[in-house]
Amino acid sequence: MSVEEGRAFCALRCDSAAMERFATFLTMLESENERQNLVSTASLADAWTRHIADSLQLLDHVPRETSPWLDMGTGAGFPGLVIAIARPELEVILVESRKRRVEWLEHVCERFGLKKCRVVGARLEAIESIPVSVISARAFAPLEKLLRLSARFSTPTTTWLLPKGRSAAQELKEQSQAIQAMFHVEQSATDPEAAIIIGHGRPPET
Ligand SMILES: C[S@@+](CC[C@H](N)C(=O)[O-])C[C@H]1O[C@@H](n2cnc3c(N)ncnc32)[C@H](O)[C@@H]1O
Repeated sequence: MSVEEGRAFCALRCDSAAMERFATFLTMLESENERQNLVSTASLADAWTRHIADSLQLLDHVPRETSPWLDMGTGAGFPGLVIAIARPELEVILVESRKRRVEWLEHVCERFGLKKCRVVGARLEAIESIPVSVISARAFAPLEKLLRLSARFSTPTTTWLLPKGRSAAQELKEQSQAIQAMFHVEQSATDPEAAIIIGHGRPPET
């Protein structure tokens, strides 16, 4: 996807006000990336596709008003902060353990007045269980560990959206039959070499 194609992909999924917020966000990200290592420098040139569109595509997999949305290990903001910027009306919870990243996430939420986006600066293991409608995580942990840490936040109707790169199918294949029945793998719309593990419900044995 070219930069223009990436931007067009995003424009199909959010309104013009959100597109303006994303343009500002990318300027802020570039500048903050000089102070702390948020994303690889190489990915900045292609950030509309690699970060914004890659995150926004998750919206295609849930009904429009679905929330609360829990994003684990949000880092610089992907995918959870992007979802909150695109849809400020959704309740989004970002969990991130590194202090400077937490400060960055809080700063962006404040800059755009994202009142329904809550940044939780803690390890996921340490936070109280709350039932959520969507659980997302990109580059957070191998699938087995991810499910072990986060199953307690899920309900029988929770949607799981787990962008996984090339390892998606293999990681899922290594899980129990019950987990394999609950999840499936879909091709990423933004990266031909990546995929998303998608599921519904609460994993067994939790
Ligand atoms: C590889 S980065 C990915 C960041 C972002 N999701 C992305 O795709 O660009 C993983 C992030 O998860 C955070 N993290 C790792 N373990 C965590 C935990 N147990 N609880 C909360 N955050 C954690 C790290 O601090 C880091 O920012």
